[in-house]
Formats: sequence, structure tokens, C-alpha cells
Amino acid sequence: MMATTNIPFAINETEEIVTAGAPAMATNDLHVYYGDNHAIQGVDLEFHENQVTALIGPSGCGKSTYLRALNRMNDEIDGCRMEGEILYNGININRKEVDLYNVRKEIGMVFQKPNPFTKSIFENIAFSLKRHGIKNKAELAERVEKSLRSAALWEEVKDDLGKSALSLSGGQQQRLCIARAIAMQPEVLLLDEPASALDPISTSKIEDLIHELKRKYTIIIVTHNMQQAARVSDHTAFFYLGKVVEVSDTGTLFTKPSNKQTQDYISGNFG
Ligand SMILES: Nc1ncnc2c1ncn2[C@@H]1O[C@H](COP(=O)(O)OP(=O)(O)OP(=O)(O)O)[C@@H](O)[C@H]1O
Repeated sequence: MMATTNIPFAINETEEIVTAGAPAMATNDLHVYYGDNHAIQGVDLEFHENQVTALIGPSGCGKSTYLRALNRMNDEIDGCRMEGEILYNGININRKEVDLYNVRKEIGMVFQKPNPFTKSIFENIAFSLKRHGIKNKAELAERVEKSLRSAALWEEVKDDLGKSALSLSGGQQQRLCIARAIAMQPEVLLLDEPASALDPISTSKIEDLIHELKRKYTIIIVTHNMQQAARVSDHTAFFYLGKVVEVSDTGTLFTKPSNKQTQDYISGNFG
């Protein structure tokens, strides 16, 4: 169940922890359990503003579980429990009194399979804004246009805003989902294999978009595709069996990994 109390989690007055150069997000000794399955086993990572971090590793090693921990989406899964710190602007948001609505507004998420609402293109974005108290029509229209422009979708849909979002192609739907997340003015975007269900042209559009979006946001992306990690990210973390085996700048991780398991994974000799 969602917490409803309005405990601040990202302000500078009562909890002045934010310092220049500090990570936008980090985890300290993060553990995630599904019942007895210890899926994430003490992960420490830092994510900096305007940087893209890719999470890579073999299937089942905990990448999506870790990503979902960052905006407390794992709270929605029965039997899932998390221990350790999840720091957002220096404040631990892994506390039960934290307002999850605010957490997910500030730390937006886009999933593998595009999941637009069965509403018009316009309403897909306006819906959450209205829920957030924005009722003025001109302001709504402006925020919708701005979000669609930021997601590189405006030119393709500006004459069809009243059409169902489901009439869009898969790639357009995924950009609409990104626009929907952006509309809430988040600081962090979590992308869980955002292009894995898309054709190569749509994939390339999403990758170009990630390059654009990192000017404004901190981006963390799970991907199975190592070429994609190499193309879009500044840092890469290699996960294996619920732990981070190695994390470094992407160039180094793919050319001079310091760990043998990383080397085996990136060269395809794994398992
Ligand atoms: N909703 C869930 N309920 C129970 N166990 C889960 C759930 N999601 C993941 N797990 C378990 O947690 C572990 C990590 O899975 P996770 O999906 O995070 O790995 P992954 O690296 O993202 O895998 P993939 O690349 O295949 O998506 C696995 O043992 C998996 O079975």
C-alpha cells in the first residue's frame, strides 16, 4: 500500500545534506529479498547528474530488481523487502514514512514494454498533470507540448493529439511513455530495457533521445545489449548474482575490465 504522509525527502531545509558534486542518487549496502531469495546482496552505487549509467549482466542477476528499488517500485511486489539506504539528493528514501507519490514523481520510470494509458495522446500526459493539480487548459497544453518535444515526438503527433495512444507505433508509444515521465519534471529517469521490444530504427531514436535527455536528467538504464550500453552510457555497472562485480566509466569497462567475470561477460564467454 502507498504511504500517504507528506514527509519531505528532497528538501534542503530540514535535512541539509546536499553538497556540490554529491551524487544525485546512491545506494549503500542495499539488499532486496523476495521471500528467501536474496536477489540484491549489498549493492553500493552512485549516480551523478547529467550522466547515464548502464546496468548490465546476465539474465536473473538482479538488474531490474535493483532499478525498481531506486524509486521504491519493489514495494508494490508482495513478499519483497528492502534493507539499506537509497539516497536521493543525500536523503534516505528507503523509509516507510516517505511519500511514494513524490518519490515516483521525482524518480520517473519507463518499462520494457510501452504501457501507454488507453486514452488519447494528449490525455496520456495531461492525466497525471491534472492529478497533480494542474487544471488550467493553456498550462496543460503547454506542458503536454513541451514534454512531447523533449521526447522527440511532437512533430510526429502534433496534428493527432486527440487520437488514441494505442494507434501509435511501438517506438512512438515508448517515446510517449518517456514524455509522460518527463511531464512530471523528474530529476532521475529509470529506463528498464526501453528499446528491447523495438525495431532498430525506433531503438536508434530512443538512443538519440537518451543523449538529449541526459542534459537535463540523471539516467539509469538496464540493458541486455552491450553495444547499446557502450553507445549511450558514461558509466557501466556489471551485475552478477545480485552483486556489482565492477563499475567504471563505460570505455574502461568495455576495453580494460579489471575483473575476470566482467571480461568473460563482455567477450561472450560467460557461464
Ligand atoms: N516479482 C518478482 N517476484 C519474485 N521474484 C522475483 C521477481 N522479480 C525478480 N525476481 C527474482 O529476483 C532475481 C533477480 O531478477 P531480476 O529480474 O531483477 O534480474 P535481471 O537481471 O533484471 O534479469 P533479466 O535480465 O532476465 O530481466 C531472480 O532470481 C528473479 O527470479
